[in-house]
Amino acid sequence: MSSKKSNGVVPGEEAMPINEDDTEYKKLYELPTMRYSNIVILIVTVDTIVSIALWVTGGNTKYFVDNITDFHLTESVFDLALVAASKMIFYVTVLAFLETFSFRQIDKPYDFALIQKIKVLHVTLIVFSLLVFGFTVTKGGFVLYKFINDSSYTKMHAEYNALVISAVCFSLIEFIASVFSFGAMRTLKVIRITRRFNDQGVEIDKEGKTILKKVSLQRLFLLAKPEWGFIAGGTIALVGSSGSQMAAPLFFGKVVDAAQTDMEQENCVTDWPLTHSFTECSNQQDCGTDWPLFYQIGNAATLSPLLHYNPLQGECLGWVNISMLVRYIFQLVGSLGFMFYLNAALTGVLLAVVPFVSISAVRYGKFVQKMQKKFQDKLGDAGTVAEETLSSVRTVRSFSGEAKTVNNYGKEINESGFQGLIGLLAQGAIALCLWYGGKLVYDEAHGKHTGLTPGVLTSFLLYTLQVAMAFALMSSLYGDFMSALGASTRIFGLLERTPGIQNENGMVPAQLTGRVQFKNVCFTYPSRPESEVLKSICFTVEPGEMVALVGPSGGGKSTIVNMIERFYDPSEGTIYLDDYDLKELDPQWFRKKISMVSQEPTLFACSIKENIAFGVNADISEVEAAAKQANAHEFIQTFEKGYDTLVGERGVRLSGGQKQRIAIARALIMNPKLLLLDEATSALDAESEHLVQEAIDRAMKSRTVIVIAHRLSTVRNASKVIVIDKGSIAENGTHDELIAKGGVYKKLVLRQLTAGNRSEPINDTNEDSS
Ligand SMILES: Nc1ncnc2c1ncn2[C@@H]1O[C@H](COP(=O)(O)OP(=O)(O)OP(=O)(O)O)[C@@H](O)[C@H]1O
Repeated sequence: MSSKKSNGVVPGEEAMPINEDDTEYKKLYELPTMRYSNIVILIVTVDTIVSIALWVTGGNTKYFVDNITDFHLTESVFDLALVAASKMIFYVTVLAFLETFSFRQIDKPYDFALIQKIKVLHVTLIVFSLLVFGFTVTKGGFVLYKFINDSSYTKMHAEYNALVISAVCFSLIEFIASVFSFGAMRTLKVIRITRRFNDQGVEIDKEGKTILKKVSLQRLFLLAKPEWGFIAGGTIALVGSSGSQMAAPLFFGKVVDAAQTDMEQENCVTDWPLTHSFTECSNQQDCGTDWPLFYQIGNAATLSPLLHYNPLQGECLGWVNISMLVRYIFQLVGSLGFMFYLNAALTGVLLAVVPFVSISAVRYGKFVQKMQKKFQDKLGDAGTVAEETLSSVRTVRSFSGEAKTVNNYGKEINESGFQGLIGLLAQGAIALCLWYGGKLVYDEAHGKHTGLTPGVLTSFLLYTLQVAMAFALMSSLYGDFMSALGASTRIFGLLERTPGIQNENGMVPAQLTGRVQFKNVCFTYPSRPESEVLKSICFTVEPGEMVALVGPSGGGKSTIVNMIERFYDPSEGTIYLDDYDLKELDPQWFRKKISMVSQEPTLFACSIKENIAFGVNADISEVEAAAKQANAHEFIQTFEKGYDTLVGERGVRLSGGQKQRIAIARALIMNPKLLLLDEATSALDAESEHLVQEAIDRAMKSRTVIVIAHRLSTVRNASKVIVIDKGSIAENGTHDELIAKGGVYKKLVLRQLTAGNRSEPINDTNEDSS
């Protein structure tokens, strides 16, 4: 790993030396996807696709061939298609270099050779786009001139007209974009994202947390491998249903045309033209009757993976969303295809104005949003202003302030007017399409062959609507989709994490006596590496002994208990169970020999019986025996459903004392060699406390017990008391020995005795024992 990486880079720090290697550079920085060069490349790509589609779809073969062999500026558009294709290659190449050099220059502000290269690229970009714009405008001008003045001019038909219009629009946008390239490249410094790495070379965020690798779509789809059969079937049906749905506007258009013809020819309004034509064209298309069927199959098959829905994996919503996304993509692409098929010229014009409409829509949307907020803010002030103005009308008059007041008002109006102009542009773009469509229909009706009948225009407008709807719905689904991807990143991150402590494999000794030994155990929680929680802990618990851990809160008692369960491994030292290093034993095996009862036990949302028998396969008589030992049997009997009573989420339907007794029964049924106990400090009523205590006392018999003790009675009975303070063993001995010693332990006990309450916890939370 390079030293640069391991040091990490803080955004906004001094420029760092970067070597010439671009791959190294890319490891250190990245750029957001939505940025100048990508947006320009997207626009140029759309431009190229539209241009080539219009060129290819326009005219018959001869015309198409003549266009190349017999090139003429005002009659051929082959040049425009060629320019569009070369433009794409040019922009992709130049922008890639420009961005790389400008990116590198941020950290090399005095590299004059680099600056020179960047300047040349900027100038080339602007000159090239200006030349293209000049060329398209000139060509457009000539064509328009011919169109207006030469009545015999027929060579350039509708698709090619559309191509000229689209070429002028796009080249204007691209020219404007190229002028902004200087500014855009300067923003790279602000928008670049600095990547940071830790000492292991793993990428981290500002707070030092590991950044999870992005989940690829491929990986997400692989998750659904078991459902592939259904998905394939669903997709086929989906394509069928979307396809037939997409054919609908085509039929509607035909109905419109057929209705007109029939009515004109037969002069009959009440005849059956609509029904007839609809059936006829349905039959002609050969899929009309299949359409609803396909649609239903599609829906059914799309839903079929739901039958295999696995609630744990939460696939259901994801699949419905994906199927909708696929449907909308089909709808979008298919409708555009149909639109080109119906009238490529009109589609071309429509696509050419899309950038204008989008930009206007975004600006208009922002404007509306801003105005709405302003409106709300101003509404509050309005009353005051109105009142002030009216009541102060004399003051305004006396200072001749009318002009100023009106001027202020006028400024607002001007701003609105400017924004309105943008809105007008959007409306204008749509009007242009309608005008052009109408003109083509008119031409068709008056002998010129444009191929656009009223029916075709109807279909076309319906398709436009479908495209718009698919686009709008897709963008909202895209958000869901991305958040699903984001969520799966987290899930995959968790799945990828290999646990430091494997849950299986290891030694399985024939028997266990229950002896525990800590030898120089040191421990630091990985999430808090700066503070050592346990410092060289040494103690031994002999089989059958009851050892009490006491001490101030945060001293490390629970940590010790958790380490016996091997939830964590010591950073230094060894923990022995009998004579075996805990690390060598099979965790699944030794955890069955250890039972733990915590202060606030976790119960599962199932029946009492299932909770008690959680760790073993036990029959009801064994469950009852354990419950009796734990003083739980009686209260369970009082429930209507007895052992089948459901305890609710985390046992919410039981009282604190009842939960503890069930947890004790759950520990006892395992017949553990070693019992780990965290005595409850929570206040129980006297009766409950007595029952719990009795159960605990019974549970402690004939096994090794390590108890985090909070009660004097417990420590008195303990064979040994270990006082843990600030991660170390402060004192160690029997109750009497420690009292005699007069140290930390005595202080803890005295506090309790002076409080005059035997049941008060002896581990004071705020105690500073030092
Ligand atoms: N998962 C964890 N990650 C980081 N630090 C932890 C974690 N669990 C506990 N600690 C810290 O370790 C120290 C010892 O905590 P521990 O819970 O072992 O103390 P305790 O003596 O059992 O306290 P109490 O009597 O209040 O339960 C505390 O400073 C605590 O903040």
